[in-house]
Amino acid sequence: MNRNDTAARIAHVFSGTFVHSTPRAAVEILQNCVLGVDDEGKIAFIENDQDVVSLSKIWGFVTSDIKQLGRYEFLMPGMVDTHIHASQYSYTGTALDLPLLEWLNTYTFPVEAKYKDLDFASNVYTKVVRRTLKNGTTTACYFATIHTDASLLLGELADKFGQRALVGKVCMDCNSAVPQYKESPSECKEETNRFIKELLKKEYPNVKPVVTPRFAPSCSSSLLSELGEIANNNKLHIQSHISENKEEVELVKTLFPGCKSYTDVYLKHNLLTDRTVMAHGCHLTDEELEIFLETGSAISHCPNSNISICSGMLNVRNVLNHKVKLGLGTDVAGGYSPSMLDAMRRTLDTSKALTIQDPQHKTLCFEEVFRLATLGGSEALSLDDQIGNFVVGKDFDALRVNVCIPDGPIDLFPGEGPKVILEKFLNLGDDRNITEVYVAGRQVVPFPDT
Ligand SMILES: Nc1nc2[nH]cnc2c(=O)[nH]1
Ligand SMILES: [Zn+2]
Repeated sequence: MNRNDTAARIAHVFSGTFVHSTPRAAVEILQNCVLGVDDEGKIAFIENDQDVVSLSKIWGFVTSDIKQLGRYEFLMPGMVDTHIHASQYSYTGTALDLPLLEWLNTYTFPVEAKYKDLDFASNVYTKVVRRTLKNGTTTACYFATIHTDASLLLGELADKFGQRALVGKVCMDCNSAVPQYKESPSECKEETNRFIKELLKKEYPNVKPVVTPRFAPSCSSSLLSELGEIANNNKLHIQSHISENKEEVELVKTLFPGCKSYTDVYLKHNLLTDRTVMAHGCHLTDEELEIFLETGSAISHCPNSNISICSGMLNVRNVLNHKVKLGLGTDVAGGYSPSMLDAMRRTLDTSKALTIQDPQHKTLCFEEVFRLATLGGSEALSLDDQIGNFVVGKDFDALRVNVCIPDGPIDLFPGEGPKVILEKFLNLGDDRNITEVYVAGRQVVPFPDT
């Protein structure tokens, strides 16, 4: 409860129940607590509310400014979507009748080609940022398209609406099915460098570039090497896809015959670092998971997409047993829901399906899935020193949840305590229950214009 003289001033104080994860506890419920946020958006203190008077003197706030949470309200950390294609948002909820490689050629590439048109891009990107923020995604790791200017616009919109984001201009120099949707290798390198330079020049506090080779089948070996070098020279994040479906894994074997596995392709091109997040990984072997552990690379589990386009079922328990970092992703539009609440539910469904197949499988519980959507996501993006839970010094990325809103989706009954209330929210709640969203201390939902 110390405050040094140079400390920032207090911008918000909340009092009530706080729910978050720690490395030791999948769910920790802190009741009768007060949490202070300084004017730099960082958590200044989190203490028992009995100490509120002395806290107010130490930190110089007035107790009448405290935001008191109601009996059926709590604050939780913002959710981290570790894999979402902003550019596919326009057809979310449709086009789920083909397996991955045909799905890409038939639906995805023709739509992504449209982002040359900045008006089209502006409309879709505005909608996806607003929709995900409203649903509690405080951090999103986005794929855009091959178009640099539209990708920069996505960064601008995330900053404008106040979402924390990693934004990737997609890189691909191979596309025989839809040849108009690719770049030449030199264009790809030049445009990636321009994208990184221009996005960093904007100095958005919470929006950064991520180097984004689409996936091995879309990239030549020389492009993959080039991108590995760019990312490592600039200490940037890297994102891609890996071992999503079996046909793709076979294709990669034929395209990269000198590599031992799909993971080896990325390893050999210096794309596996402790700032790498690879989506899916349904068909990775234990040997490949060991490479993930050694390199510090993470997996984004995208269960809605894995089922919707019949890719496979990732055994999350096995990944966690291998101590590989793992977060959850919506993978819009392979996944049909932009909501991280859905990603949590689908994670539980897949885990239960694995238990049906093998009763020895240790099913995930809702507490573990809550951790994956918050702290796990922050670890997967190597942002856990900054976000993921309520720890003094971290940025205040948080959701105010009210499970008891009029005409809402949740009914409560006598005797239900905070753990049951959390479980009901995770299984039954929706954006109506997320009444306020904060990113780095700034209230971003409700939107200023509504
Ligand atoms: N789900 C999914 N997998 C991919 N693999 C390469 N590109 C994509 C994509 O856009 N979506
Ligand atoms: Zn994807």
